Amino acid sequence: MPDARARLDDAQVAAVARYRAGLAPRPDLPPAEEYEDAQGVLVATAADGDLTVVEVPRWEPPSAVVERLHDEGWTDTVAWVGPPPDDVAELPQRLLALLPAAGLPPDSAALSSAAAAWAAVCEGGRDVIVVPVPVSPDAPEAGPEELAAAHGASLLGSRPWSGTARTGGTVVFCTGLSGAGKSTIAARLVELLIEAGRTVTLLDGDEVRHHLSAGLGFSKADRDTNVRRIGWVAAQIAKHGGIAVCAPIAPYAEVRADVRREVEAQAGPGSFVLVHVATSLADCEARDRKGLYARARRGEIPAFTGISDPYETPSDAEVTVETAGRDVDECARQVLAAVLSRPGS
Ligand SMILES: Nc1ncnc2c1ncn2[C@@H]1O[C@H](COP(=O)(O)OS(=O)(=O)O)[C@@H](OP(=O)(O)O)[C@H]1O
Ligand SMILES: Nc1ncnc2c1ncn2[C@@H]1O[C@H](COP(=O)(O)OP(=O)(O)O)[C@@H](O)[C@H]1O
Repeated sequence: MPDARARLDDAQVAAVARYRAGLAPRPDLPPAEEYEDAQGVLVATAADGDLTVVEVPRWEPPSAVVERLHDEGWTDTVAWVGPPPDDVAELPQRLLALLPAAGLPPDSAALSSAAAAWAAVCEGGRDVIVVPVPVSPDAPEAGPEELAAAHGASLLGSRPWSGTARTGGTVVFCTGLSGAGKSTIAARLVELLIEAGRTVTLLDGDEVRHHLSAGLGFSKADRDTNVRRIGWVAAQIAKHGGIAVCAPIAPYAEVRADVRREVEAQAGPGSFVLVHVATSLADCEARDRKGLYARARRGEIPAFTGISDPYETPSDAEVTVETAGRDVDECARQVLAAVLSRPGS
């Protein structure tokens, strides 16, 4: 028996919207009788092999766009696909701008910067209607001609677009064992970044657990939730051009990779900097500033990272910081140099 109701992710919802627009064949969806989007809105129903589209809230149907243009008195509409060309002088007075946005979150920084570029074109006295359309910017499922035709317009031109833009924001994600020096290096790094005139938010492991992740423990599931929450908040900060410095243990490679993906989706390629604070277990244990290792060795703290719980050493760190025999300032400056030297930072 198929599930009565299945939840579609953004990519699947975009595929349904393409199907409704006549831009793509019926998408392959998991077997179900009803499909909803991430907000629980009924998007489509399936019966006897037929898919009936009910409503796709995010994506305005081309027929509605055509109606809107008609109501506004537009005739012989011309369309441009993608962000505006460098030379806008040749653009007509009225223009429909279609922005391929499947796979981009509705508040994507890349999308808003493309829309802002079109708004600047309007300031020159032009009338431009911008419509996000459900095809992927980097590998469009339908060509510009087809998109324009679906919206009742003829194609004037198009500009290829990856749909990712560096917002200037960065997530510096420090990972390492308890006592490795993550908090200490992160705190000094924040001071140095502020001196360099940057806006910084510190999401320290210990502090996050008192607020954002209050109530979570140290099972794998709870650690994963904690780290994903930190990553989500950090991605929102970077999306708007800020720097987020994070310092959880983050012991699992898969979750760190998910956070990297989330951040780069929001703030553009290269916006995630993984810093492995690579102090050895022996050195962390010798420091044992909070007495936790001694307690863990006595069996008083179950599932303690490095002792009775795993730490997966990163193989994808942008920066590896050795702390043995080095002072904090030197380590923080090593990270600072790596962050500020990244293109687009
Ligand atoms: N079982 C166990 N394992 C590891 N650490 C433990 C544990 N129980 C409590 N603590 C204290 O919690 C701090 C680590 O929390 P994090 O949020 O950074 O961990 S994680 O990323 O969710 O794995 C860690 O702080 P730091 O020393 O600053 O890393 C410890 O003080
Ligand atoms: N080069 C270094 N970088 C960071 N911390 C260092 C360094 N050398 C010694 N330490 C000491 O190691 C300890 C690290 O603790 P902390 O920053 O709380 O670690 P974590 O946040 O990784 O648990 C501090 O007492 C700090 O003074």
